[in-house]
Amino acid sequence: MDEPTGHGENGSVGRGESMPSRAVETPGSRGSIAASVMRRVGVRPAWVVIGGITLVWAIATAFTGSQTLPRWLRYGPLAVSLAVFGLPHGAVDHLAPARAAGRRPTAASILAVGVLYLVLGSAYGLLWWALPVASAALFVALTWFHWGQGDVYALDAIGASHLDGRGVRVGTLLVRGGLPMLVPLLAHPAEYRVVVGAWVALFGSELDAAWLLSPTVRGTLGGGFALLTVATLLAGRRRSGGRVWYLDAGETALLWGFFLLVPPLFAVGVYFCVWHSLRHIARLIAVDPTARTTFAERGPVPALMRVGRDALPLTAVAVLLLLAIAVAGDVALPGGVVAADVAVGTQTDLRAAAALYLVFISVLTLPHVAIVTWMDWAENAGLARLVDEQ
Ligand SMILES: CC1=C(/C=C/C(C)=C/C=C/C(C)=C/C=O)C(C)(C)CCC1
Ligand SMILES: [Fe+2]
Repeated sequence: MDEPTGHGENGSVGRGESMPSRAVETPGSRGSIAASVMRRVGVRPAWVVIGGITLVWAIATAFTGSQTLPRWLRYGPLAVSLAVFGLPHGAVDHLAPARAAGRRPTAASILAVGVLYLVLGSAYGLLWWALPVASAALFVALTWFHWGQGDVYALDAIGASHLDGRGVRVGTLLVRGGLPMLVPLLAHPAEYRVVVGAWVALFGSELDAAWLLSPTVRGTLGGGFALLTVATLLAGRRRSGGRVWYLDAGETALLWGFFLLVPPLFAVGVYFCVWHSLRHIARLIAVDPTARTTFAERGPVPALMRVGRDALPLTAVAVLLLLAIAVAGDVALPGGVVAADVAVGTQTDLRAAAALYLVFISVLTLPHVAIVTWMDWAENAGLARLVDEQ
């Protein structure tokens, strides 16, 4: 199908075009549709799911006193993310950068993304073999940045006016990324350690992170992060305490509660699907002229289907690649615990399977973050907006 380009469209925001630094908000423009997509696809469903789970969990634990989830439920969201929103949100990376710049993807632009994935992905894969513990730390740091970057983009898209200063913008990125990456450590250190330990165990290493789990270190980290949260929100309010500021403060409080209360593997899995990925998918709808028109004319579900169609081929390739690695890894990995044991389905084996999936995601995440950072630059969004202000 012939795809219209974003060029010349009302409110198109590609960097190469003569645009002011913010999208023009006329009815039906890319900016106003982007805001509506972000609210209906990125924000509302996330609130319903994360808010609902937090509430149900708080009530259930208060009544039963039990803090544990059945195993199938603990690993459930991660398994779902293989096909729904999670893995697919990155499987449009071959088309998204060109669209973010207001251009139609070409063979050359798709090839460039492929080469980037090959180079950065294999470099990170090798790093896991050479330095597993440092690679694990890098993965958490990278996700911290990337999930923070995604939330800053979403807040901008719905019209935030309190994120214009350098301190508030960088602070918001650090707070939003730290909620899923740091807060689980504060309340659930043992599970955190087991999850990260399983990543490095795939490469025959052991995680010696007792210091990180000590109450003093966690207390200091938690106190510091709580201070950063409050200081960033107050600084934002001083700039502009409009409706989006209230949404920002509400989301921050909700996520603090969610990650403090809900067991980490389940919580991070749910967040990955319905928070981070859906917000990125809302962005994908907004930058694709066809999906944008579909959304404006027929609503969110057909627009989601359009992105799903774009994501399908590379999601399938990624899942097949993961399966191939699992099967080969059973022979090659020092632990030797992956594929055959998954079939048996014991606790350790599910843990190893989840670890393999997360390490696989990490390898895809490095090029994915490069692409999204480039998209931020092309759309004059995220931290790139600060560079422009200099
Ligand atoms: C599961 C889990 C963790 C880390 C998950 C990570 C790092 C996921 C990254 C996913 C990405 C980057 C997806 C793509 O956007 C923690 C917090 C270490 C401990 C608690 C459970
Ligand atoms: Fe992402």
